[in-house]
Amino acid sequence: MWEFPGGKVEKGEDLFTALKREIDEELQCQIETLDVFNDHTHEYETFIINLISIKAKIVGGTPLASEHSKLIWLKRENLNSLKWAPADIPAVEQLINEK
Ligand SMILES: Nc1nc2c([nH]c(=O)n2[C@H]2C[C@H](O)[C@@H](COP(=O)(O)OP(=O)(O)OP(=O)(O)O)O2)c(=O)[nH]1
Repeated sequence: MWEFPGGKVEKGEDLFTALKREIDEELQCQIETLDVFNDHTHEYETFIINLISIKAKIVGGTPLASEHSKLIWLKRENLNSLKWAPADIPAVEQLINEK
């Protein structure tokens, strides 16, 4: 199952600060955040997630899989070739369809 890099927003953070921190922690690189492109709430059996998806660009370093088993870059037309976490499907569809 594949997910976008990210994580939970902590107290006192805004969305963009949280994403920069998570990317720094998980991928050991630095990003500039762009726009929110999808906002979707998904009910899993045991919890509900509000997945807010943000575009970003790398401004320092190279992504390193320190906490994930694998990282891949995909062209948007190939995003459908992966099995995504259910909460991510609207964001994936949005990326595939917007260009
Ligand atoms: N990061 C991320 N989490 C996702 C996605 N889709 C999805 O269902 N999730 C779920 C998995 C986790 O239950 C939750 C996010 O947890 P996380 O482990 O990434 O967050 P975190 O780094 O703040 O974790 P922690 O400190 O609580 O361990 O959301 C996604 O695309 N990215």
